[in-house]
Amino acid sequence: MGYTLSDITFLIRLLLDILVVWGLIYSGLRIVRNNSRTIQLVKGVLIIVLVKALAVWLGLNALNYLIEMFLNWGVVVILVVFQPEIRGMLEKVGKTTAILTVDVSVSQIQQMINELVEACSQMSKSKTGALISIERTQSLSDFIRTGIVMDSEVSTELLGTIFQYGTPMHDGAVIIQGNKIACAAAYFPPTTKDLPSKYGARHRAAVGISEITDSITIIVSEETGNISVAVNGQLTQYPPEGLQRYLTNMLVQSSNQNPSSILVPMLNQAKSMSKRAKKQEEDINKDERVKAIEIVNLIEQKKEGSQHGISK
Ligand SMILES: Nc1ncnc2c1ncn2[C@@H]1O[C@H](COP(=O)(O)OP(=O)(O)OP(=O)(O)O)[C@@H](O)[C@H]1O
Repeated sequence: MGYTLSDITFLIRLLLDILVVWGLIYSGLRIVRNNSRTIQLVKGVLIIVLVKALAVWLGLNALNYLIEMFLNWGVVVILVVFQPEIRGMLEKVGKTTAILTVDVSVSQIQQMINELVEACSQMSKSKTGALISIERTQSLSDFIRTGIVMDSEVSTELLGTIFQYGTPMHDGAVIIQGNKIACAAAYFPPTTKDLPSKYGARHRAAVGISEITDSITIIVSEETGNISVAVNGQLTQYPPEGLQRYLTNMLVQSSNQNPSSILVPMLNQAKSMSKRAKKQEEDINKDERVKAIEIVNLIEQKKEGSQHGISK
């Protein structure tokens, strides 16, 4: 019983179809899960669909007509309101194998990390508040435009000067692209999650930007001097050595593993999305030198009140 060429072609097409759809659903769910705005949107859509089904079932024609009108215009409203999320999603396609949007050498990234960690360590000791976001595969250009545009190599002294209390640029966030400070005093859309009361506007802004982009955002608390990192809507507190290791794992090692390519087929896209996220997580968990002091599980926080998980 042999298979013909058309059977094999059909099978390949079927597999490809399933993979692509799976990739789309997977990335859609990740975006929804990591962003409180999209969670609200999905809840809203589900309620409307439910009401529409009820209206059809009960024969409420006027209500049904109204919902249909709302759904038609709703698409336009969603496109406008969720423009940053949609843009981020589209930018992700074809860019997942590159770890940074900017072309910089490994030694330049390592040097940037050293300067950045030293700056955070000094600001932590002096309790100088800071908010620093590192661009990865998704562009932060929209946020750079909200701040004071710069183009200076990352240095401990420059970061210390920017965040010095009372200086004109200390308010807002610094954005790093490659090994350069692209801007200071940038504004990030704050998260709408219920963070514990000890976290204020700076931490809200950090979690907010991490929900809509794949950036790594470092916060130095003015109140406690603690250093935290916001990634994927999650806050983790690190000592300076842990931060150094974490950034090296995320930016240097990943860029060695994933040489950038110009054309990324859809198949790679689907494969790399799950593998890369898992691998990075595993690498970091395996690495004893990355010792997070505290992982703040913000989703559970919302459900269970003011508890948070401690990682050892
Ligand atoms: N949306 C935002 N985008 C960028 N920066 C912001 C934003 N909101 C607040 N900030 C920065 O955070 C500072 C205020 O931080 P606030 O004390 O409220 O936060 P916090 O999370 O409690 O941090 P800390 O532990 O340092 O006190 C502002 O002066 C400003 O520099």
